[in-house]
Amino acid sequence: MPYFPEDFIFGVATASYQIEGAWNEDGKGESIWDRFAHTPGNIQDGTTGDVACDHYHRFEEDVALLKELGVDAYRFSISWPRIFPEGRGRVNEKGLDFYRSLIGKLQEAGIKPVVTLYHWDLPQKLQDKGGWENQETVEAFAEYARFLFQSFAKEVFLWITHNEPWVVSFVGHYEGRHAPGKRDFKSALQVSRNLLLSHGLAVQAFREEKTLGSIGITLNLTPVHPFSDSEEDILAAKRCDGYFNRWFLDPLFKGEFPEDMLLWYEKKGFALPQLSEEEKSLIAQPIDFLGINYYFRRVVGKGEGAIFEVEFFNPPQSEYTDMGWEIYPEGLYEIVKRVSEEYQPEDIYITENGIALPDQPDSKGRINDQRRIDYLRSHLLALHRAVDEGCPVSGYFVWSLMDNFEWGFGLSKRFGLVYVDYTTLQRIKKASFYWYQKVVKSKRVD
Ligand SMILES: N=[N+]=NCCCCNC(=O)[C@@H]1[C@H]2[C@H](O)[C@@H](O)[C@H](O)[C@@H](CO)[C@@H]12
Repeated sequence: MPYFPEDFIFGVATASYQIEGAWNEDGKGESIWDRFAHTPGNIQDGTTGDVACDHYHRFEEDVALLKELGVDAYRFSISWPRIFPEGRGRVNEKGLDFYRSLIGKLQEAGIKPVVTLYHWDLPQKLQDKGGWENQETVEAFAEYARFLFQSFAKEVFLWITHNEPWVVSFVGHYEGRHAPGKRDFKSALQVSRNLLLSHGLAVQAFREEKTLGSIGITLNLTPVHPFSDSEEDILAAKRCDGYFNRWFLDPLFKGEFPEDMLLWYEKKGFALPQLSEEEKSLIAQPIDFLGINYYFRRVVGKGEGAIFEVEFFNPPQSEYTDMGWEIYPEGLYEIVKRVSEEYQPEDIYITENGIALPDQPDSKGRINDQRRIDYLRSHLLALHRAVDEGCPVSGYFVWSLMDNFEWGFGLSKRFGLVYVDYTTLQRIKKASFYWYQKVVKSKRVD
């Protein structure tokens, strides 16, 4: 029966724009996700994060749920425009008070706060001046980070600079499915460079401010398997591994963008993001942990795709989630092993892992999400194998505490251990809530 170490951290994760609501309350400034969701056609079900789970007004009830769940830690993000409505300069004290109250309630409940500085909700005022393509945003992020380190110098267990810079760069600036909805690969490359620089400046500020706790960054990492063992499919998989994984892992841990990807982009005619030696050292300065968000693997082969010349495959024998993602637990073991061996991070936290299901209450108002229990169990067993083989993993966070606003899909995708009825905002604990409660208490997966 696999037991996790006694000091292993079990938690759950959320993000500000996805749960808080109160999009324009108490002095909060507009974010790029407010603007994107208010723009018709961007959100599949036509909903917005204006109310979402109304966590801004219900956070005490939600902390009580966390306490009942018994988690060691709770990962949430701070909404930058709630603190600095214009992105920098004037502080919105009521916004700061909200997070002070939330962190205070977590401490009372004996739950470690884990704070993500940036989970995609950039102040719109900064986007109006170019957003992450603009050096000013890099500087503004460093100021925002330093202000939070000073405001919460002793209370936070883990600080995460960025959540999934790959998604911010390429889904937001190339695929266009996320805010700000750009479709320009050159912009995406420039954004990825600036996100990394802003990460480096934030880590530097964290060290200078002598903030307690640990600091790291969270990447969404996906094993990439070739569809066949043909040379061209293997090369296609290597290109995708570079695009999805090594593009951020290499600068953060090796101080360079991956050479094969730079050559590929140059061959495709894209201006390459430039880094001075000093900027490379800033980005690759030591961090205390790497956060990994794991959901699925990718299976690719040679294709005609514009930039990468790849084709994606969905193995027919696999099961898929409500997001259309393959259920592939071994991928969590694979990615932890690979990262541990190839990049030697100081420590690893699985900062997100979870499954979207079409959850609905039964005639008695219960939600028997057995498929979510099976998903979480299989992934925790895969993670346990990596831990057992000596990989430095110190914690695991389920995405998500509760159903919430799933970006371009709106409120239609449910990832929560807790169901949210969006008409009444009632929270209903699912079967997986009680299953995870036992895992957290026993540190054992059965
Ligand atoms: N091509 N493509 N890929 C799409 C992006 C990769 C997979 N999605 C994620 O990692 C996001 C992460 C996010 O932190 C959270 O805010 C989201 O709610 C979850 C669920 O979606 C996951």
